[in-house]
Amino acid sequence: MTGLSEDMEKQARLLSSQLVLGDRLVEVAATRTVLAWKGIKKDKKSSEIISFSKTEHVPLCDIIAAHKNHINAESGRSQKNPKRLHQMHPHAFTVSYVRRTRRRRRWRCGDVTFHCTNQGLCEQWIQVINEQLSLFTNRPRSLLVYINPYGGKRRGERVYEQKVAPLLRRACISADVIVTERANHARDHLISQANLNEYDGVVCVGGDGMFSEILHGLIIRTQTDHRVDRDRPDSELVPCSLRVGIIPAGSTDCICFSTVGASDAVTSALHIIVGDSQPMDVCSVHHRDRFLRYSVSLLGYGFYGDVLTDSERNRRLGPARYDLAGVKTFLSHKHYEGTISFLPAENKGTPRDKLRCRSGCGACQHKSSLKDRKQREMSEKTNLDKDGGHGWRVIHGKFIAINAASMSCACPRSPKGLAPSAHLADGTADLILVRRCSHLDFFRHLLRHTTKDDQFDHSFVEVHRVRKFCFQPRVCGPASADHRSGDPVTSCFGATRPCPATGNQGNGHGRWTCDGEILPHAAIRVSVHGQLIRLFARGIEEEQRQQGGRAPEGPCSPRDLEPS
Ligand SMILES: CCCCCCCCCCCCC/C=C/[C@@H](O)[C@H](CO)NC(=O)CCCCCCCCCCCCCCC
Ligand SMILES: Nc1ncnc2c1ncn2[C@@H]1O[C@H](COP(=O)(O)OP(=O)(O)OP(=O)(O)O)[C@@H](O)[C@H]1O
Ligand SMILES: [Ca+2]
Repeated sequence: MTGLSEDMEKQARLLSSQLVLGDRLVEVAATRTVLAWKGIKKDKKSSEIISFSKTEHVPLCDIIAAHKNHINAESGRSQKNPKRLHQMHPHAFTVSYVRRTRRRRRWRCGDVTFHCTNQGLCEQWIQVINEQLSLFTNRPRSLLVYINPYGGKRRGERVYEQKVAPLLRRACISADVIVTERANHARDHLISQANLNEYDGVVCVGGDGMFSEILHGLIIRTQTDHRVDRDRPDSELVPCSLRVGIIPAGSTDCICFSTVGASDAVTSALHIIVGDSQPMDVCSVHHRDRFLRYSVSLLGYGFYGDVLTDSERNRRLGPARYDLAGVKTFLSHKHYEGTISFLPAENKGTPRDKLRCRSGCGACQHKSSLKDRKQREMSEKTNLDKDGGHGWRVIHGKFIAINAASMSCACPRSPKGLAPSAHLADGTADLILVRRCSHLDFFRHLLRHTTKDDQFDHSFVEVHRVRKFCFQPRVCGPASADHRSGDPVTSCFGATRPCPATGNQGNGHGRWTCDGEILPHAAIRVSVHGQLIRLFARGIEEEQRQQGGRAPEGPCSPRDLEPS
């Protein structure tokens, strides 16, 4: 034996044989975890087979599929493959695998083709590899795909057909595709029509707004199936069983970027194919005893609420609408008065610590059990703190922006995000309060979203890690009796007085944007539901660095035959 590698020698080989790769004779071996090969040749003097190159390998979990090649005797011959070698190895199979590129966290499909002496051996290789892949029960076999043809730059359908569908076919994953015909088509279909038992996952081709439709469809369907009352703010929500894949084709694509580390259709498709799973927190938003919406990215009052409201008027501008609205809103420099009450998350780190949420994040590993959650609620009720509010803290003030992010909200506009240390699945959100400040100071704060500087390091910014919060805009006239009582829950959701001028509470105040949708009420109550949904993603991977500071090309740099 030529000794492929020490590790491989320790594992039982499922199959090994001498094959041809390009112009080299290689010894190839498959175990339950890896496919490896090494160049070999015959020693002229002793006629023994000796190895002459380093072992290359692909972990089986990175393999997409193995397929037979249909070789035309003349044209199929590789130029590098000498005639004699080729004649002796006329059958071939190709192994497609995930290749990490040097461009930040982007994945591509790499192909490596082996030539065999006979058809039986070729088929045996294909069978062994595909049999092992079928043991990966985390991989989806059947998907329900929704495409928003109008998201972002209106490229959703093209992106799916050209970049995603061929990869799914190669991985033998079936897909039922629905191109949406109106807003909320996907949500309504998931709630009342889709036969979800037929699928292993749902794929959304579009932006954050489209993802929000899928999120609402799945959560509402799951709660209805389990008879959970969504209108009760304290209802324990049932996690959704189907995972969601996001093929980015929107304007911000913040959810894809924050969970995959790139905004790239091929990378997302490959995360779906290998069956990644990333749990994610979801915030439920209520007004009094009425459910409003769910949020996974940005709940923003004041600045971002105004940006979104203004940007909706210019939808036809595509992604540029946010920049235009951003500049206009910045120049208007408004602030809003209100009371924010929140329940701090204990022992969960802080929004300013340096612990970033990355693949396999320790802070997101622990999902609190029902017992833990009940105990916590009991202690919330018994522990009175200095604010006298059952563990709640109350802050009254004038704010330019109030932002709550249950994940970092990293996106190409702001690579570290609005809340750089927020975690995807720790059951908390980072609450960012930007108090009234000068135009220049607010500009400095915004600018730091695009640099490495700490955007929270300003006297007018404060941040808290929270499990729940509520907001009450300042109502017309003096503060209500409930407000003055200091009981945050009553003051947020009890008898707040309608504005006598408009008769309508919330009018004339700032607005909340909830993952890009404008909420109809300013007084809201928000709870974080830990790990309510799972994505086909693995969180942002730490950049692998080799000597010289470059990321490795692939699992093992095998010959890559597909252009990226
Ligand atoms: C000076 C440069 C400042 C750049 C500041 C960039 C901060 C970007 C933070 C982005 C956070 C995105 C969170 C994602 C939320 C999504 O669920 C939602 C739905 O798609 N998208 C937005 O809300 C879309 C939100 C898009 C917001 C764009 C805001 C642009 C602000 C521009 C301010 C310019 C000031 C210029 C002064 C001359
Ligand atoms: N066929 C359709 N016609 C009109 N609107 C649709 C259709 N399908 C989906 N939508 C709506 O389009 C809105 C925007 O879509 P999407 O999120 O895909 O793109 P975007 O707004 O450009 O990107 P982002 O949300 O990342 O900023 C969503 O809120 C969705 O409800
Ligand atoms: Ca979180």
